[in-house]
Amino acid sequence: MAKYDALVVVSFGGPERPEDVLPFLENVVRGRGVPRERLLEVEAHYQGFGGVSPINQQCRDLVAALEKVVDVPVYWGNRNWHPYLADTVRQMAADGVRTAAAFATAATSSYSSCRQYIEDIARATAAVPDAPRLVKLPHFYDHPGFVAAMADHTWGALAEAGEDARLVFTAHSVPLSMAAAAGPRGGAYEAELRAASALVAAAVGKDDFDLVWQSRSGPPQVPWLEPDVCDHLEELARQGTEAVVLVPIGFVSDHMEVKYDLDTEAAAKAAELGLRMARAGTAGTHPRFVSMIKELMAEPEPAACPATCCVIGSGRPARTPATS
Ligand SMILES: CC1=C(CCC(=O)O)c2cc3nc(cc4[nH]c(cc5[nH]c(cc1n2)c(C)c5CCC(=O)O)c(CCC(=O)O)c4C)C(CCC(=O)O)=C3C
Ligand SMILES: [Fe+2]
Repeated sequence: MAKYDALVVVSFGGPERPEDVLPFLENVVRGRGVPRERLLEVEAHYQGFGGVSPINQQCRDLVAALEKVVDVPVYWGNRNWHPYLADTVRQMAADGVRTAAAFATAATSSYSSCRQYIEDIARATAAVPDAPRLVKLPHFYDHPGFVAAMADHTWGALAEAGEDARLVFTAHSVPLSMAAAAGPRGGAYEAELRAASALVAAAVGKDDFDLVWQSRSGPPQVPWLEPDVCDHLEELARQGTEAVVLVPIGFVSDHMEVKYDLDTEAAAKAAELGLRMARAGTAGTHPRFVSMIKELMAEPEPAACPATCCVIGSGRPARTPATS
């Protein structure tokens, strides 16, 4: 059994004041070729919520829930906004932490959801003298705890939209070059999300479901995973579907990509199309999700990812985008 003397939640981060929104967004897209117009559009989404991203409070809630079940101190640090991971690691060093489990709030392989967190951890520990060793816990897209939490919330949404509602799983779109890179267990982003979706669908007694994409960013000439959730709702309406349940399988809390892109944008699209729609909650602080983290800490220490996994460009040639 692995021995950790602390747990640290490593997350994306988000602004909590209107004046922090643009600097946060600039951190997110630094060097990634996202057009300025896209950035300003996304800034407006955040300002529409008072300049406050829900993600930080959700991390605080997760930390509080974890403190009740694990028997070591629980810390929290982010990639893109305060509290930055390097500051957290500095505090951990000052507190005498030597080896900590690092739980990144993303379930799958891909540069954004895995490799970039590995880089965050490496950078933060390199920046701090006598930094503790951080051991990143494994991906959990198919873990029974994650699946049970998502299935529970999917039941809730089916009760709202009607048992006959079509299950539409969503995840963050990524460039095809990013989607192609294989993760530590050989699978890639889309395959892992499809596996997770199938497990959740089976848990609620459905064998048919869709997996579509949301929150596309980047320059228009670069191909990303398609179809977009709003286009897919149009297609479903055209085919006569009356009700849908959206299940944000690619996220672990109801943060801005969920609150805006699904609850605001996709909900407006569904209303326009006359589709009955309910959105399933994310894992958040569901007790099975929280206990999953404790279970992952009790497993033997996971091997570090090979240097090539989840690296953009390391995968097979990207498939051509679906045309519809
Ligand atoms: C796979 C994936 C996840 C899931 C895994 C994980 O959770 O890590 C995720 C999560 C999130 N993405 C988030 C926010 C943003 N993502 C952006 C941009 C991008 N995301 C990408 C991918 C992902 N993103 C990519 C390939 C880009 C293009 C730039 C680049 O190549 O890196 C941008 C820039 C503006 C824009 O949207 O264009 C923002 C603001 C928030 C915080 C929400 C909040 O504040 O509540 C969260 C949790
Ligand atoms: Fe993102």
